[in-house]
Amino acid sequence: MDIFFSGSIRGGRSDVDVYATLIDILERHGTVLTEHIGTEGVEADEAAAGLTDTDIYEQDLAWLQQADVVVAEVTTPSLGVGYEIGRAVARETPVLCLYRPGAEHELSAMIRGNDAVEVTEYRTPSAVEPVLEAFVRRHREARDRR
Ligand SMILES: O=c1[nH]c(=O)n([C@H]2C[C@H](O)[C@@H](COP(=O)(O)O)O2)cc1CO
Repeated sequence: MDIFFSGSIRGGRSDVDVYATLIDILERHGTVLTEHIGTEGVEADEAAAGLTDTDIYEQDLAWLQQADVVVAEVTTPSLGVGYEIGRAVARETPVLCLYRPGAEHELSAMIRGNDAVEVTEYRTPSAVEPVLEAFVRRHREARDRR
């Protein structure tokens, strides 16, 4: 299963360690196309590789098209994450959003109020592993039946 992991970059990097742990967990259940989101120096790495914002946008859209499922960590609000979720919903790609309650920002109604998006509240990455595993397995089985 190809998994598009989505997490804040320019929206703020305070959850980067959480993203890295979630990506490690997801790698046990499929292929994460966007491992770079859990890397501390992602923007410096992209700049060193000579990537423009257009390159980044086009690469991300290509990965989104390839993805069987999207897992988005939405505790830190991010324009890019919201955009990726909207594009995934439009393509009917299954989306699971992970949100830690008690955060500075309440989760957007555009996410929590959207029936096409699953939202799971959690406290620690290890506590949410069974949810991630079940989400990927359910959609793998659905894909294999098609
Ligand atoms: O440098 C980047 N690389 C990259 O892959 N993205 C994508 C992946 C993330 O899921 C999302 C983050 O958006 P934002 O930067 O608006 O927080 O956008 C976003 C940026 C910067 O906007």
